[in-house]
Amino acid sequence: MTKKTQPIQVYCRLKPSLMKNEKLIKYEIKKKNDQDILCFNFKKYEQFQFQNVFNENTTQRSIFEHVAVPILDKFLHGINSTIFTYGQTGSGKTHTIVGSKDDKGIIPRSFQYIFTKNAAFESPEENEKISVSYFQVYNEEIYDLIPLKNSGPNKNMQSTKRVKFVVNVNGEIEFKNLNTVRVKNVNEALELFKSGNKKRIILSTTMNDRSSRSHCICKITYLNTNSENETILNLVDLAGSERISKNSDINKKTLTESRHINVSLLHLHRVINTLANGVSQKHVPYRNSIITLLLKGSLGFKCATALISTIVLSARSIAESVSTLRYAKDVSGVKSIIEEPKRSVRKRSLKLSIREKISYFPINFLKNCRSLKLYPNNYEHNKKRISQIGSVVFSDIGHDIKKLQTDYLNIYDGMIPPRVMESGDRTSDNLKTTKDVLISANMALSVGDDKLSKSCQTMDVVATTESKSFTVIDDEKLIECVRNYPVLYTLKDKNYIDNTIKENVWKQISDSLGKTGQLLEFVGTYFKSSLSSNAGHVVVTTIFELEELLKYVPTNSNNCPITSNKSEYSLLEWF
Ligand SMILES: Nc1ncnc2c1ncn2[C@@H]1O[C@H](COP(=O)(O)OP(=O)(O)OP(=O)(O)O)[C@@H](O)[C@H]1O
Repeated sequence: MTKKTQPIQVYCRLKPSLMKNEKLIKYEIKKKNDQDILCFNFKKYEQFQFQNVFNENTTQRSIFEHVAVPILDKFLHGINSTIFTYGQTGSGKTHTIVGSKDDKGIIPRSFQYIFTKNAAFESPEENEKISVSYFQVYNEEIYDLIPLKNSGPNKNMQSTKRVKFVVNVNGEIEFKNLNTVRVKNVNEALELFKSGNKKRIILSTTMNDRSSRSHCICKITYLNTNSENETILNLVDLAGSERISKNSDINKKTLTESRHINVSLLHLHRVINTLANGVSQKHVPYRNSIITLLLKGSLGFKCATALISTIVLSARSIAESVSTLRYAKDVSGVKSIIEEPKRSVRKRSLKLSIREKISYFPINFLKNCRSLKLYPNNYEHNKKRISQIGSVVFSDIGHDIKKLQTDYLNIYDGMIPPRVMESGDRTSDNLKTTKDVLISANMALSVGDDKLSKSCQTMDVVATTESKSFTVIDDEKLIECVRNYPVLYTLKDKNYIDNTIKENVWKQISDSLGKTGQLLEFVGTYFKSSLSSNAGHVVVTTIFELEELLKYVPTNSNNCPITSNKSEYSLLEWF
């Protein structure tokens, strides 16, 4: 084990006010750059620093990739982990952690990621078990959100079981009757999560139509029964702090709920302050509320933790926003001591099994992939193999690329988007970057679409011949495009087959990023040409990467590139 001290990673997500006729914050709170927020308070600017500040246009997918993926990777390597949200009522905590059917948040995307990564191993072993429990803390009691058997879709509190627990000698909660369900695949996990959400206690308030009245924790446990190693991931949606007077028609029940929420958040703040001041664990006031007891292992302990603080950009919420920023600042002062396992047993066995199977592939690239050989002329064989596996990454395809992609598209009748990649003699770093991009894009894509979820159960490689170039076309819009036009950018002719399609795709991407098409196209073109001089023709287009790339391009106030002089950009440093 190697010990590492790491502060809690603190992020900030800004939300536009959704209320009509609401005065927006213009200068009181503003994003200075990707890490800093300036807050104008008492006639001076106070600066708050974050790991990342996400603006109003940042997508759920991007939040997931920036915040959750690094934490999930630690979890999968045996480190207990936690992600939680904090902010005033209506600021977007549930939106970020849970999301909606069409715009999924961190929990469903995490299930997808965990199972995608799990399936990437040669044979997910029987002794590795993933279990889920889901519960809420309401008025200082814990209630199970996983439905009791035969309870049906009843949404009221009677159908949720009160969870009994004791606080053990280490000051940790031990549950007596909490449902913990083993899930074998992503669909089982998502089903449980969906039914649990129906049981969450919510209320329509003036600040939020669907305000959470409880703190919710989705606990994912990964257990290796051989080593008896159990790793826990807590995904926490805290109830929102609220100013009680803002809620005009408040009744006694709601008042009690609000008090419990506010008091528990206050205790959480006290714990955080104490930890940030470096006081010994013995004197940290965890016992004052249920939520602090539950989060004991996640704060200032052997846990990788991230906080997303959520801020509404509305003038009426300025006081709460300042308080959230300060809360976040205190959290960033809390350090965790993480013990990193030296080497993962899973990785070792994976590497061995891959070596046995195919030795002619660059091993760095194959670390997390399985192999599959497709035969261009054996349609039935291909069809069977692809349908057994799901998603496919084409690798080392060379001149056969067109034929194979067409086969692949025919097999799926356009249902599953192809991940298209040609791989040649690349450095391991580039291959790793590509692999990571593909895995996250794979996962992000499938979260939003049932049809696609099958395709991300595994990540596979189709091996044929050797080639010298390397292409990833992996943005959902581009994939949509590739679905209709198997080769959007022809490597051979060094051109797009249809410029109108290309323009449209860029426009859609730029719209979704809130950037001008001109800027994005410029970045894409520059990126492509900067690499093609080194290694043939390269097109890497994912929204995630474009967002990264944009950081390196200076723009004027209209979001247009200031200059076209390539030497001024440090793009290659990033790659
Ligand atoms: N970043 C965002 N962009 C657009 N809409 C958002 C964003 N964040 C939240 N919303 C919307 O704002 C409303 C309130 O969000 P949400 O329920 O997530 O707030 P909350 O912080 O969980 O509130 P509470 O503490 O009251 O439960 C929802 O309709 C949600 O879809």
